[in-house]
Amino acid sequence: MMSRFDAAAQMLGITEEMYYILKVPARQVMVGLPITMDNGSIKVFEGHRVIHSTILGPSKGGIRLDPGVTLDEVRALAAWMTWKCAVVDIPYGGAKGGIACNPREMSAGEIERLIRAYTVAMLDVFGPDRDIPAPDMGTGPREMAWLMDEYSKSRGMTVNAVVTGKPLVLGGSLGRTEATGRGVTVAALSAMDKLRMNPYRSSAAIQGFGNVGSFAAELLHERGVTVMAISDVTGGYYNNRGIDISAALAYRNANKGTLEGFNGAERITNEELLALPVDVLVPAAKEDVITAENADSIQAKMIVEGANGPTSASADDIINEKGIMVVPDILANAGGVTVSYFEWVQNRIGYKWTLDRINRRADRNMKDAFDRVFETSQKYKVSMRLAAYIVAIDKVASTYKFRGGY
Ligand SMILES: NC(=O)C1=CN([C@@H]2O[C@H](COP(=O)(O)OP(=O)(O)OC[C@H]3O[C@@H](n4cnc5c(N)ncnc54)[C@H](O)[C@@H]3O)[C@@H](O)[C@H]2O)C=CC1
Ligand SMILES: O=C(O)CCC(=O)C(=O)O
Repeated sequence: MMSRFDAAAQMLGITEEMYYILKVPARQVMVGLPITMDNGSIKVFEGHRVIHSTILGPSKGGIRLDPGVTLDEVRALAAWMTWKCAVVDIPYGGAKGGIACNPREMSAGEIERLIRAYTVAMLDVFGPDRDIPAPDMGTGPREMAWLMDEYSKSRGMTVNAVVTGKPLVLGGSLGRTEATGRGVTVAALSAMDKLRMNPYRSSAAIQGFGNVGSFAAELLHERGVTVMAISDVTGGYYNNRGIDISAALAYRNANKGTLEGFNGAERITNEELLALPVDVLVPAAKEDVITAENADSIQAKMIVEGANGPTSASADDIINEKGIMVVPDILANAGGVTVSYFEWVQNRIGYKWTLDRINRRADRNMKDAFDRVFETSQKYKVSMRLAAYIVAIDKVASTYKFRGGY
């Protein structure tokens, strides 16, 4: 995060003072969460919430449950949220939360106790006008419902705008579940248009078949792209005639959320998936999967980053030299936070928008952001990634200048 931020800050010529204002997170909270496990033992989990910035509005960002969660990771993800919200022009700052745990090895009851304990520990952090969490890796509507319930109990009233990505009956928004994958699809189609690629004659490989990857696969397939490979934590599945995405979704849903044992495709590794001869590569699982070690093997014409930080900074130069167009994470996966914003707006006005209205607005917002970043990349003669940082840093820095007071 920092090396891309440094390069963009230098191009924009921001002052040293502004550089440090934008670099240092506004607040970081670490909590220890003792939880009674189903077998009666007590286990202590480490949770984090980092508020990177609130200059554009309340901070916004998901909560991740993953064994690899560290404070450093959450700090980078929080800063990315600041830049992401600025790129797509929504009135939020950036934050992220995480708890180091393995949800795949925990019961629903254990996860519920963990989410409730985390919410109680963060009562003075969260708030509909302060800091608004949402789902990320390992969390979804179920966890957001527990969070909303625990927060509401502490306030003595229902406060549904404290969190987004909720189930529909609790004030969730139509379209939020699929919003990130949908935004990835809009970003991919916009980039294909610039490269004069016909979706009906293009192929894709998608790493990760969770919330982001599976909806991206479904929607790209619907738009005519042949999805030749998908994968999850259990490995990759490749079929050069195209994966039957509906069958893969049905299989995953009936198989505890994984693709293990899915047939109709040849087994490959996640590493092999990245090097397939496809037109579009969508890393939509985790960070740092494309590195200086494997970047040279990538054959795709474009990379559309569904995950946050899937490409390590060390790979940027190699990818740029190969002429691969990268639609960076802070742009490509911003469809999720955009519809989260719409959910928050609906909660605050006490009204429900139709799916058609949400999708039209979200698609237009993503397309406008894509065009803004593309024009900036042409103007500064830089990659789409650097251009996205330039757009974001420029917006946040100029807001600071107008507000002053430091
Ligand atoms: N859910 C959302 O709305 C948003 C998510 N993101 C980012 O997208 C990425 C994926 O998030 P979600 O789809 O929500 O998570 P998820 O938990 O729904 O799905 C993650 C997927 O990645 C797979 N996976 C995990 N470890 C893997 C590995 N080592 N190799 C290959 N696949 C692996 C899992 O099996 C699963 O299919 C994360 O980087 C997240 O921060 C970004 C913006 C919004
Ligand atoms: O929907 C949101 O508020 C945030 C989603 C998120 O964590 C992300 O975009 O990385």
